[in-house]
Amino acid sequence: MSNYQDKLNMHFKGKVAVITGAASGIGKALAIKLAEQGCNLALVDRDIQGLMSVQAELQSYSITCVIEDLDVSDKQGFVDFSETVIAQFSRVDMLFNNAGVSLIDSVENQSFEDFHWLMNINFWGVVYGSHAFLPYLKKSPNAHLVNVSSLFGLLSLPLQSAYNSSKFAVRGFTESLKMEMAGTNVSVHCVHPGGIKTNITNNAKISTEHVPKSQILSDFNKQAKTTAEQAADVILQGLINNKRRILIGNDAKLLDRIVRWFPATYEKVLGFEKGVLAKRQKQ
Ligand SMILES: NC(=O)c1ccc[n+]([C@@H]2O[C@H](COP(=O)([O-])OP(=O)(O)OC[C@H]3O[C@@H](n4cnc5c(N)ncnc54)[C@H](O)[C@@H]3O)[C@@H](O)[C@H]2O)c1
Repeated sequence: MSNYQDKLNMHFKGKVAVITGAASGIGKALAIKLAEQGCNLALVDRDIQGLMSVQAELQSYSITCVIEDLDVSDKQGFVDFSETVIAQFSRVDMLFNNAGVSLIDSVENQSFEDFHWLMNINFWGVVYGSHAFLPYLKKSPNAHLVNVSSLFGLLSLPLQSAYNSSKFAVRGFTESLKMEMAGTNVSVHCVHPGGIKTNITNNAKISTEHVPKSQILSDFNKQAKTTAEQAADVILQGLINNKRRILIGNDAKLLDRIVRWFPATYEKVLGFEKGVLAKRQKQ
């Protein structure tokens, strides 16, 4: 076994991890990687069919895996679920607040209903999960609380105002919590994936007002270079190496630098200075 494999195994074997949004994409890949290391799992999604198929895939591992049909925007549901997890495992060592959705629309066009829907899942879901599980994480000798923000928690793009707002909010919440937990047994990590090949854009609410859905999907498929499995590897490596800010993919690393070099003018560097909607109106 390689040194890295030894480290992975030592870090995760026999632990208990809660993962939200585990029926697909990054959450599912995390579940499989952790099961490979002998980590017990409590998986959450609102897609119960998808969760059941992940649970079936994990049957060959010598671990316990429980699943729960939970919408992360349900505050009381999260509290009840934390009690279920404790009743089942008597401990929790890791929480991955990973569930998320996407909405692509302009500020002027998008409804408040859609904006609230997205914030309730992407932001409040992270807050509710953190609150419900923190008391138990504090009892683990070596706990990790992992919140998935985005590259879009570092920079904004047009037609992403709701998603940007939610992911900047997750980053703000997580960085503050990280400082509150400093010196305790709970390590807090903020994850910023770049484009990852998952179902996120397929499942997105996309307004066809400005850009055809087919173009958005084909742009995403061209730009998303990292697989969900690679993303899960980077996250777990980040936990082992105690990285509090985990960037995934060369796109996230490069754009993070561009934003830090040109904080006030990065839209020029990225070619958005003339306004996407104004340009389209002229076409
Ligand atoms: N794929 C990317 O390019 C990318 C980039 C940056 C950040 N992210 C973030 O990564 C996280 C995982 O997304 P993914 O790319 O794996 O997408 P995905 O669509 O493959 O997986 C997201 C999962 O979350 C679940 N989910 C959605 N709403 C839920 C709710 N209300 N309650 C419970 N579960 C719910 C979905 O059913 C799905 O299984 C998200 O927070 C997303 O914003 C993704």
